[in-house]
Amino acid sequence: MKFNLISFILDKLGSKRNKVLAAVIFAGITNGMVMLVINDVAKDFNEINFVNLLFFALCISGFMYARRFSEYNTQASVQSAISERHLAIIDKLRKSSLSQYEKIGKMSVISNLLDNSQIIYESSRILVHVSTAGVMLIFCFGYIAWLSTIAFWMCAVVLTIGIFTYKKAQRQVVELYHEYQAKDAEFYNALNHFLDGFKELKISRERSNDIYLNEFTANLHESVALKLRSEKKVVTNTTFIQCLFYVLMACVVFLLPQLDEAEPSVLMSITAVVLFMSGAIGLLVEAMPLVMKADIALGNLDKMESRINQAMECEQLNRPGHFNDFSSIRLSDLTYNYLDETKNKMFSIGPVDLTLKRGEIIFLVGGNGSGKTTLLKNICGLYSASSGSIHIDDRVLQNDSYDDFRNLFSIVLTDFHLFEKLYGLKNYDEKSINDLIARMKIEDKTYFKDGRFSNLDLSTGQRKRIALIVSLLEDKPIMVFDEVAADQDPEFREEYYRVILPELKKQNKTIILVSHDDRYFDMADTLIKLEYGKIASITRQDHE
Ligand SMILES: Nc1ncnc2c1ncn2[C@@H]1O[C@H](COP(=O)(O)OP(=O)(O)OP(=O)(O)O)[C@@H](O)[C@H]1O
Repeated sequence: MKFNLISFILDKLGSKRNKVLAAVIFAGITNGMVMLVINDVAKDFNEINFVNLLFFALCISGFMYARRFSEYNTQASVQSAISERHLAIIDKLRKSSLSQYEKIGKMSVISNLLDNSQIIYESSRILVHVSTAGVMLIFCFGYIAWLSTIAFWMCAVVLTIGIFTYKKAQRQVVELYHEYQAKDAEFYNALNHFLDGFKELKISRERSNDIYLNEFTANLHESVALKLRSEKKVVTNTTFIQCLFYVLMACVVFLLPQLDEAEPSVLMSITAVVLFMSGAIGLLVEAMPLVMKADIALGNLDKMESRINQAMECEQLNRPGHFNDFSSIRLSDLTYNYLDETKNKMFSIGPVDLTLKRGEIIFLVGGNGSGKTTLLKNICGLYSASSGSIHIDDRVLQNDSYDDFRNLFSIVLTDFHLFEKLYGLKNYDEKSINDLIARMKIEDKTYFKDGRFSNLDLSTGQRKRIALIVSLLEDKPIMVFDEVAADQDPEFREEYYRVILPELKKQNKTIILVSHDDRYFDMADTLIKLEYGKIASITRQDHE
């Protein structure tokens, strides 16, 4: 087992590390000294020893202060480290490529960030207690060694056996815990489908029963069985340690008097010390599984972060100001492959050779699955090409300028998302947004006030109109619309194809859209037909 948690906490404590370590050691020693005082007082109960009383009070106060200091500072450092790590992961994620993000998956990010962080936070507090108890135990061993060498060796032998056996058994627990976590990931996956497909489940009792019985119930039974097996091992381990401790007690009480010729009062003191140690040993035994889980949680976070790092490597950031405008964008021999886990091609587009000019309307048409959306994602730099190149005027798009290139576009894809606020937009006035809402004929459904739309619980077609408004507000040189007219009534389709698109063209926008509305194909300056991922035809239509 790697002690990830300990090194994580020591690292995060930063400049406070030495003070916190000193406080933990101080708390452990003062805790042990309390036992010394009690032992001394136990020699004579007849009169109050005020020196001992004062010493006792000092030890307790010192212990409380040091423990509070170490616990608070550790918690504060770990909490802020976890928050920073969350921010760092989110920051890296937003800089990752879309294709890699799609592979990592939403639920994996959510479960990693929430579950693992909670375990780490909880365990860090326990670890401070455990460390204090550990110091106290060392102090007690020192005291036992001072009282009787034989007693010390007894403790050392019993403890060594305990540690080795415990560590060996713990390895099996870790393996089981990993299996349990894999099952848990399956559960999260099913939960993702359950939440996203709530309507589909609600409408079909068979589907709902199937997922409930064969995914959730079966999955949970298996994961509970794994957890119970791992808990059983943990309980066996902890019981073993407790037993070992009683063996030590038996050795001290029965064997030590036969081997050591020390005074009965000394033997009594040793017995008292061993009894005093039992609380700390109990704490250690209870805390070890939690610390193990925190070690695994930190490993999980590291794994996810390194996957995100790899995703970032595919996407080198960021040289702002590279592309502000363009006259033409040319795709040259561009291909893109969807690969499965074993790097086999699942679907490919290209090679594509295509020139898109400033101020033209381009229609991408073709059957379902012909690759229109995939080509769109390549055109606007959401996917980076598997081979070939994109030329912006006479410059070739390089890896480090994708971020800048994407900034030329505003997009409404079929799986678009509406944000509650107009993030990234500053200079807008509410009246012009409400005018656009009226123009889209949804003024009786929503309005824009105080930086947000009053209502986004709208029909699919209405939500698309809001997405279109946001896209217009972004005012980018290239606008990408993936089947925006689908789900719209004939009146709005007419407005979209015959009025809005020509207006945008007049503003010198380049519009690239996917359409199945052949009634309006005449509106395209360039009509590109895709078949099986390849361009089947390019038709230029003159509108002069
Ligand atoms: N993330 C993905 N991983 C693997 N294959 C994918 C992925 N997304 C799409 N595909 C596959 O790529 C092919 C093209 O999909 P795409 O969405 O580009 O087609 P489309 O022409 O836009 O279809 P539609 O008109 O139905 O929207 C499909 O066969 C699809 O199964």
